Amino acid sequence: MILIDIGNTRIKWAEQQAGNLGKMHALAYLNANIDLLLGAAWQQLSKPESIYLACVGAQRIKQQVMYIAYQLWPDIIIQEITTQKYAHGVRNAYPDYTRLGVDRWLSMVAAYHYYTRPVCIVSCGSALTLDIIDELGQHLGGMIMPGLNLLQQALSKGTANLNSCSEQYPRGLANDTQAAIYNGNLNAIKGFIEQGLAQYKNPVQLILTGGDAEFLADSLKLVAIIDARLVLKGLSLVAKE
Ligand SMILES: Nc1ncnc2c1ncn2[C@@H]1O[C@H](COP(=O)(O)OP(=O)(O)O)[C@@H](O)[C@H]1O
Ligand SMILES: CC(C)(COP(=O)(O)O)[C@@H](O)C(=O)NCCC(=O)O
Repeated sequence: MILIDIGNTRIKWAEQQAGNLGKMHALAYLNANIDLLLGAAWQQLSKPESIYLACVGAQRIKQQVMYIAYQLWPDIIIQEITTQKYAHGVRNAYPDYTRLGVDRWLSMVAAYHYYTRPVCIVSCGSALTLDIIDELGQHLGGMIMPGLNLLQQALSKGTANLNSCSEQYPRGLANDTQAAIYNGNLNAIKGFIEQGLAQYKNPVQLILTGGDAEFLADSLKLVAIIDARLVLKGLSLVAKE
């Protein structure tokens, strides 16, 4: 089986054999030749009996990914997983549960299943999302802000004199523009996480996932579990139903 998570920046996938989820692979697709790169990567895989896919990216990217799979394995069964109201002990807080991103939903299902509860999941991807689930599996809701990369791009797009900042700088008050942007963005993210955690009365287990999880955990000195495969783990649980 292949499990696929299509985000707004990267396509992530892993093979699952005999119930064991393998290593996660990722393709940053925004300026990439998806057909060539994904086709080449998947050619190395043995033919899967099925594919489970979750997508918060554009529909055309999903179609492209499915097309590549059908070209390699014409009779493959591809099952798209969408957000549920309830699964594996977790109850979605959104009144219209379909509106919650499926990546957030699958991360919650996996976090509640594998880690100590209550649990707070912060996904550090294109967007930064934060969700809290209590001891009983009730999703209390969440928050969304631009991810690190989008925060950096926003200033350069909306101002005449600021460029996006790609380097790392010492933390604290800065005396040059790049370091000031860097510190502003990191502090915004720190406040987002602290304020999110403060919404819950008791201590919660913090879990970080997504492409910037390790960098943010290090830079913000967060006491957290980092699990890059959280969405894929949730996909695996839901696929087994
Ligand atoms: N090799 C990489 N290519 C692109 N982005 C990366 C890479 N490594 C880390 N990142 C960071 O990870 C973010 C994407 O994380 P990811 O969790 O895959 O997001 P999404 O689920 O939105 O596609 C990017 O915005 C970027 O800041
Ligand atoms: C918030 C998101 C854009 C995050 O996507 P990502 O950063 O993983 O690409 C995605 O989960 C989404 O489109 N959610 C729908 C809105 C919601 O969850 O409320």
